[in-house]
Amino acid sequence: MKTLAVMSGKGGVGKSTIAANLAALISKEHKVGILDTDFHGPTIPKILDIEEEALLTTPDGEIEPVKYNENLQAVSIDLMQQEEDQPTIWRGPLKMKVIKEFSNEIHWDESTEYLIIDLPPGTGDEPLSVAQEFQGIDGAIIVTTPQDVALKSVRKSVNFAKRIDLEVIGVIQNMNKLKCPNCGEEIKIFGSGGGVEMSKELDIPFLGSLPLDPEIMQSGEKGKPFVEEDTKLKESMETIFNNVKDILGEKNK
Ligand SMILES: Nc1ncnc2c1ncn2[C@@H]1O[C@H](COP(=O)(O)OP(=O)(O)OP(=O)(O)O)[C@@H](O)[C@H]1O
Repeated sequence: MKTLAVMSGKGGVGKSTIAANLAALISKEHKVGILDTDFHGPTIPKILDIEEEALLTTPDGEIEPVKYNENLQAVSIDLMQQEEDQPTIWRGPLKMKVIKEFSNEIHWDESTEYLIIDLPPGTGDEPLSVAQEFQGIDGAIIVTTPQDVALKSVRKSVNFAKRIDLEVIGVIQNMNKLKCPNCGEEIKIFGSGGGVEMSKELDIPFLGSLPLDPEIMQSGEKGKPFVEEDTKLKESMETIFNNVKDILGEKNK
């Protein structure tokens, strides 16, 4: 099983949206699991429209993931039975316990080929614990937007990954441009090229980009991944996944 951690140096850059859509895309051809470890903003169940489901326990006491489709299984803090709309108010030790459980006690389908872990944003205790607890992560995918602040936080993420010996597979630039719905002009709201330049500067592969697109936001709201509905956006995710596969292939040579 190839395990990929999706991370970002700051919140709100589209990390969970990309993790969920990557998993949904992969599920068209492979068995895949997605693990949402974002304790305070678990959004994967909403993006996949499985919010009403709950995690069950197998007779052996393992966590039984929730199915999005035949090939995609999901586990999230949000699927642990809690009262709706209640914030997760857990202190560090309890979070550590759950992270440990997630790393050892999930009953993923035996033929699962990919595991996508949506890490909490930032470079603090939580992403650190997840990264350390999960042995054998094949690499990290860093999501950023072209803003300076976001790029600064990517540099931090790259250094964070290096410190804990987590290989960086590459960077995805999200919200790189907006197409005007009236005239079709492409507007680079957050500046241009930042992700590409930064990947050169930091010597990490550039995996691809996604536009700032109301379709993407709406797909998250209605719980239908955009790779199921929008051909162009699906192609962008395919480019990203092909680049990831190439890099993983190179690594294994
Ligand atoms: N390319 C995009 N175009 C339009 N909206 C987007 C795009 N990417 C993400 N969004 C929207 O931005 C919001 C934040 O996205 P998301 O929850 O994926 O970010 P995140 O980085 O995982 O945040 P956090 O880690 O802080 O929870 C969501 O409403 C999502 O639908």
